[in-house]
Amino acid sequence: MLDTYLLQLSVLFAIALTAIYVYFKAAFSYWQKRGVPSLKPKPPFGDLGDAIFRGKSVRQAVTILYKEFDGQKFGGIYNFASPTLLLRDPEIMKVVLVQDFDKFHSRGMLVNEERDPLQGHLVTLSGSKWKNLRVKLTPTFTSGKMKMMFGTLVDCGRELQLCLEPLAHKGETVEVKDVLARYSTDIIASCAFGIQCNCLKNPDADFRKWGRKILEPTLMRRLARIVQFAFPSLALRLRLETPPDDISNYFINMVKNTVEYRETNGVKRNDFMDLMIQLKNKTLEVPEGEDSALGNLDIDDMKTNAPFEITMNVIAAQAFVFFLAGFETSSTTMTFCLYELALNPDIQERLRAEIDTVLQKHEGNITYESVFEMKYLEKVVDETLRKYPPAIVLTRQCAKTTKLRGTDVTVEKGTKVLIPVLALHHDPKYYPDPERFDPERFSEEEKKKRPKFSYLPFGEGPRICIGMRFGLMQTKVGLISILSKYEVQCSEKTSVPLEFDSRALVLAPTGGMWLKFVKRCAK
Ligand code: HEM
Repeated sequence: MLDTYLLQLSVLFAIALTAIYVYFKAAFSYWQKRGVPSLKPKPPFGDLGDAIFRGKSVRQAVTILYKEFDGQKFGGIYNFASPTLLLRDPEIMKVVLVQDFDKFHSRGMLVNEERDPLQGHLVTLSGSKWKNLRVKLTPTFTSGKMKMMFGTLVDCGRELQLCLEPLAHKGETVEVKDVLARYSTDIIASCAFGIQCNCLKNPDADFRKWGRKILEPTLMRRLARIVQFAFPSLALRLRLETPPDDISNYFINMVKNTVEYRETNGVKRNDFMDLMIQLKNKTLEVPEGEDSALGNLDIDDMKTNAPFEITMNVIAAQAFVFFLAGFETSSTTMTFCLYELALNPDIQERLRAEIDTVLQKHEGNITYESVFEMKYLEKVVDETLRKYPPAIVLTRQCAKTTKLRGTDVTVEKGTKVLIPVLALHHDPKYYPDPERFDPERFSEEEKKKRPKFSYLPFGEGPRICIGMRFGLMQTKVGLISILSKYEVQCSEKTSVPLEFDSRALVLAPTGGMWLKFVKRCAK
């Protein structure tokens, strides 16, 4: 009796193993059948297993895989069993991001905005819902609006100088990433929500607490991101990417209170919230052709083509994503820039000399125009974003089966396409000696030598970062504020070389960034 039972069990086990083997063998032949170079995937993780077991994130895994396809224009990888196309050639990146955008307009993120209202924002949406919102939100970041918000940036820059003063005086080593996150949180809270949150003065202010909580790099978040990348439908069902209820309630209530207060008291501030209120009340008409990159865009997506109402929840979701996308990206850019300046005192000196000269011309004030006069600063920031792009991989999903221009490959609907920005920015083919921090790579002559799509810190095409100008401006004002008053130096606590935190959403140093500030003598 027992023998028969064991025999049956063994047969079942053998059948299950054979079925799994046959399934993965068939799945892993997908790219080979299409003539796309591939590697040696192993069940069940496909090509991601090695990196995941070595404690890397999915995005870091993609960076490693880029090197494996050296000499190829693209490679076919397996995200578990699911075929994913990894691009290496800037010309093909241009096809996906710009020329055939109508087939690659989605990031492949699944959300249920009815159930999780804060998730229905510009980063996650696709199709005509995304297009509709993007057209409406584009006027938030025009140069006219940027000029209006500039005063807030300068005020926050002054607070930043004051915040560093006692730390410099005591000669303390500072965890600079947190200080800079407080600076950019103050800016975004004021410009997007119209709220003075004073995080620089009070590190435990509400806004900063929530910012820390949402982006806290935990092991659970890392696992959630792996599931989200590999099995988006499962992640959606399990609500893995949904912000916890306390965060959702805080943001939704805050936006509701702000909107109601402004409407009741007739408050006008010419900021993001104002624009959203006008869109909600239909007192602002945004012509369809407002953004030339979007006006004629034909997205084949009838299902979501219904008129898109701007409700209180839609406002809250956009404010939430501006907050999320706005503070961490800019503060890590400033963080990495200060790190490189501490390691390269000659570059720091040259930059400071430029800042001093330009500010003198503007009577010691940081003005909107003065920032554009600082050409070396621009190169330093560009080089920082080359070496440390906060978003290390761009993702698109094919919405309609298409033959990829300039290749023989047909990309099927539903296939994910990855653009490994960090790896591209470190490819010696475009950036010789890529670990060297060299702002001169961004001189006009050097830029002309490279293909345009070999530099993608803000993405490209109609889905390029909507806050690019704003992010660059707050990064530059922060750096000018610091460098005009302080010298930045490494200390014994500074990690050289840096390690990157595999649990973080954007590129971030493990254990924070520890630097020393020395006050400059008054001239
Ligand atoms: C140095 C600062 C920043 C960097 C490096 C950065 C980078 C990026 C990147 C790489 C993307 C994806 C683009 C693509 O898929 O092609 C993106 C999208 C986005 N960013 Fe930024 N960003 C920065 C600052 C900001 C700021 C300040 C805001 C808002 C206030 C913002 C809001 C957004 C939004 C809403 C999207 C989604 C756009 C869409 O899908 O239409 N970002 N950003």
